[in-house]
Amino acid sequence: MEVDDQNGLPHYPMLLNVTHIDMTSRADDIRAGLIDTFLNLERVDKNLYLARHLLKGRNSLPVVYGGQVIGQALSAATATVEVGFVPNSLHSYFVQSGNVDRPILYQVDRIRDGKSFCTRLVKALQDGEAIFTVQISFHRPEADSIVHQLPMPEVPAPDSLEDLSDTFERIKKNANIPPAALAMIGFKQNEIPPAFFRIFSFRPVDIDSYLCLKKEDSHSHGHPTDAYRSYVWIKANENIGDDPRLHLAAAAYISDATMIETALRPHSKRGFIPSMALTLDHSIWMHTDNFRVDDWLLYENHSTIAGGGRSLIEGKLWTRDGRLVFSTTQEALIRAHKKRASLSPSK
Ligand SMILES: CCCCCCCCCCCCCCCC(=O)SCCNC(=O)CCNC(=O)[C@H](O)C(C)(C)COP(=O)(O)OP(=O)(O)OC[C@H]1O[C@@H](n2cnc3c(N)ncnc32)[C@H](O)[C@@H]1OP(=O)(O)O
Repeated sequence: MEVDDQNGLPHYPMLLNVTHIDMTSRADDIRAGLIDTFLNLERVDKNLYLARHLLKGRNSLPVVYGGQVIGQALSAATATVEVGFVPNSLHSYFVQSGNVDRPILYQVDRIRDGKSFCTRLVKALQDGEAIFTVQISFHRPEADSIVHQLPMPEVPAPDSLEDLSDTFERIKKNANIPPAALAMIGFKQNEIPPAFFRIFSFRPVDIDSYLCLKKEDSHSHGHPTDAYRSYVWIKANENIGDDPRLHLAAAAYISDATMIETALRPHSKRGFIPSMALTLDHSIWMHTDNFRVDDWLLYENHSTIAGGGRSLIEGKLWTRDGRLVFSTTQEALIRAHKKRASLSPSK
């Protein structure tokens, strides 16, 4: 077998074809689409897994959505640990944009197998180049020692809220939409991977604020909706089965969806539309695998700082009955359009 000098990896020329999951034709089988994407990675060699099934990325660029790479890398790493180990945390870097038209090869390094914990390092490659690295820790569930948890924020239940996809359609027909809100809706629709709305329902708790339809954030739901915080209910639109690995991968997938916009939203109200908005790194602490993505989950995001082209966002993923299942942190690159050089000659 021919070997690539730089990566020490065998060449697999037959692996170059990629299949887009056409969620339109599989709309009746979301579960199969998610299984193909996350659990049916092809094992091409010991420690090497290939993903040919990529959910299509955002409309504006053929860039792979970050959450997809996180979910697939998690599945590849899980395939190399003993049954009984459950992921407890991951820490990742997005080093280069992925191309949705190319397959992704996941190379797993078995850093250590302990009795209670295992550690894996996964490198995602396209055309022999790293696009992503992640270190993942697995833990064999053990008995409680100390026990505590923050209470879940009090927000309106998902049943009382409108789906974001319905809101988009309703609002576009309204002639009185402020220009900043229209620009933001256009931006979001370009950014949102088309498969999202077929697979998941998104119900923002404060839709007016979410879509920049009013100037100030309200305090109307009995919780302080401070400007840099957002709450979105998320749920897969169909039963996806009982395999906890699929629920973990799908939750990791959606955990990257709302963080950047939480940092952007207060600035969007003043008309800011970024020229670049990309996830740089993403960390997840999985407190349990005992939850379902096909039941409502509340994703709470809070951007604590932005400056110098970067912003930090924290997240908490709650079950409807108030259990904290994921804590997340992300740094994002958010750049402004470059100012055009003045056409008038300098004095
Ligand atoms: C509530 C319900 C919600 C429901 C629905 C949610 C919806 C909401 C959407 C969902 C989805 C969103 C959220 C996904 C967020 C990801 O998942 S993003 C995808 C994952 N992340 C990535 O792919 C990032 C990968 N990393 C990279 O691409 C590279 O490491 C970086 C960050 C670009 C840095 O690389 P570098 O080589 O150091 O490059 P750098 O010098 O920064 O230059 C890069 C380019 O930027 C250009 N550039 C520089 N400054 C600027 C500027 N101001 N403006 C423009 N371009 C510039 C440069 O010219 C250069 O261009 P080229 O010369 O390459 O053509």
